[in-house]
Amino acid sequence: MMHLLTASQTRQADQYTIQQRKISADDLMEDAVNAFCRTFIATFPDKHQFISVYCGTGNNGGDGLAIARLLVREGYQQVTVKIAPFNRSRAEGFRLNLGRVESLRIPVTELSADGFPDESQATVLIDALLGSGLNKPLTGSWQLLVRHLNNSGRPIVSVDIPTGFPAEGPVGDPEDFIHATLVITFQLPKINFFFPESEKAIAEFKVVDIGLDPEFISGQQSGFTLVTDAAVRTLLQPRRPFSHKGTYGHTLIIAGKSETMGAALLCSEASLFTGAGLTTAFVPRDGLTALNVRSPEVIAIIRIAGSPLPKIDKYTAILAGPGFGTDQEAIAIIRQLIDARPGKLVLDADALTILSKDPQLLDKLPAETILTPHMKEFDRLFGAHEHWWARVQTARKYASLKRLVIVLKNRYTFIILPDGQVMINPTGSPAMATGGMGDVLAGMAVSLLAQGYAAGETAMLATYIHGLCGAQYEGMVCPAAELVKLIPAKMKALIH
Ligand SMILES: NC(=O)C1=CN([C@@H]2O[C@H](COP(=O)(O)OP(=O)(O)OC[C@H]3O[C@@H](n4cnc5c(N)ncnc54)[C@H](OP(=O)(O)O)[C@@H]3O)[C@@H](O)[C@H]2O)[C@@H](O)CC1
Ligand SMILES: Nc1ncnc2c1ncn2[C@@H]1O[C@H](COP(=O)(O)OP(=O)(O)O)[C@@H](O)[C@H]1O
Ligand SMILES: [K+]
Repeated sequence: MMHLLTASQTRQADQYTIQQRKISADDLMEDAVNAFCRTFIATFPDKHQFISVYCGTGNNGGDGLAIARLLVREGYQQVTVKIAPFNRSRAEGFRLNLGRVESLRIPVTELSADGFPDESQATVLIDALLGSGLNKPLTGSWQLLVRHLNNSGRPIVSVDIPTGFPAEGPVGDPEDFIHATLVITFQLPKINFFFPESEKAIAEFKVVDIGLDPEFISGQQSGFTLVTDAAVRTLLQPRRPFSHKGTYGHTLIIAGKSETMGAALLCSEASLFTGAGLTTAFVPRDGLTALNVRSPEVIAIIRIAGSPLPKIDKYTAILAGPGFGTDQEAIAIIRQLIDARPGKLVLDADALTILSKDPQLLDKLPAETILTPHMKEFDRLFGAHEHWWARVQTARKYASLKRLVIVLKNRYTFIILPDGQVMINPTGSPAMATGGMGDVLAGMAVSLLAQGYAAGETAMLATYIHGLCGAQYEGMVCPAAELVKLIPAKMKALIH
């Protein structure tokens, strides 16, 4: 897992590395800007393009000045520097690098809020105004400058973080941060890069290694980690040679209505393709033919009006909700299910809506139940939220209070564990923004639970593999039923 750091933990990591490696802050900055320039040059190789470097007077501005110097040394012929003198303080890294830029006779202009330069001739702007030192929303001249640069229509490459965009915490008005075409960020992505509010700030980000101490970083607890391929590979187990279907658990899927039988088909199929030994679906009578034709491997239990919940003892893990409806019959079955206290449970879609109307049911959920809400389902359960930071904090609070695993689905899905820690899943693709995708995820989750993975591990594996399958369709559209077919091969690739 990759431990993500807050801005203040990053500063501590900088200090620790400086002491540990017996280098100066200037050396570390030089390593950082060298790493930045390698990526920048690979992306913008034309040495004749007009590059305008906007620098603040802190260390982010120091980086900008050093970048201008390195680019000139690399043969870039049209580099100019603009300095925003709106803060009184001048960081050491800024002062040192300003002297070096001046001695190379790189053109430097000091900005005034009375009028900012026309950048219509610039090929690319480099944003080194403010970095992780941001400690309040932008106002005054800063605000005007950021709006001017955003309105220039030129590509903007931000150093470390777009100016005005906080590394963590609530994100303010999109007018008040740089809208970067590319962010080249130091050492680790910042926590807020994974929040939906980053969409305006960051079209793309690349992370460059600047040599911060890895042991120090992994000893930090920001509450947020990023799921890595290595962590998934360590966790995912191959099928054993002497195993049989009983080894891999039996899932019960409580899903589907006449009109939404497809949801039951998708999650049953996902359970099969993810490797559950047996899959049983509790479905309406008029869905039986579809189930038998589509997935002959799945055992059916027919649900008619007034049917009680099947005896749950023989099932290793249970999923309820996809396409299930929220009528009285559905409510009665969800109540029976929760009262029966199943050991391993996934609740999705309509089951979540039923829970949101009956807070007592929410209180009765067995520990380690996995809930898989998208944003609207989450807010129905736990109240409306103005921004994602608050939403994730609420998820942390409820996951700890009720010992739940909450899978808050999005471009980057947040997996909130019963200890309040947040794992962020990096895989996925807009190809997955189609109906039925969540049903597949829920089916994958119940399958992995039945195979013996713990609830948190299940959430991590299911979201990661689901996203890997979707990423295969990058640039296209992926119908949910097609994604299911990719699951076995993606699992194989992670195991071997
Ligand atoms: N540490 C290292 O060794 C390395 C650091 N590196 C680089 O340093 C960057 C962090 O630099 P930094 O800490 O100097 O802060 P920076 O972002 O330049 O801001 C300057 C000052 O602006 C101020 N300020 C805050 N909010 C404001 C607002 N809304 N409106 C106006 N002003 C505002 C605030 O000052 P204050 O308000 O406290 O007076 C703040 O101190 C980091 O992103 C990376 O690029 C790399 O080189 C690797 C090595
Ligand atoms: N743009 C995207 N990038 C990455 N993943 C996505 C994207 N859009 C959707 N997904 C994934 O697809 C799934 C959609 O789930 P959900 O909204 O519940 O769908 P449905 O209700 O149609 O089954 C989630 O796992 C989500 O993470
Ligand atoms: K910046």
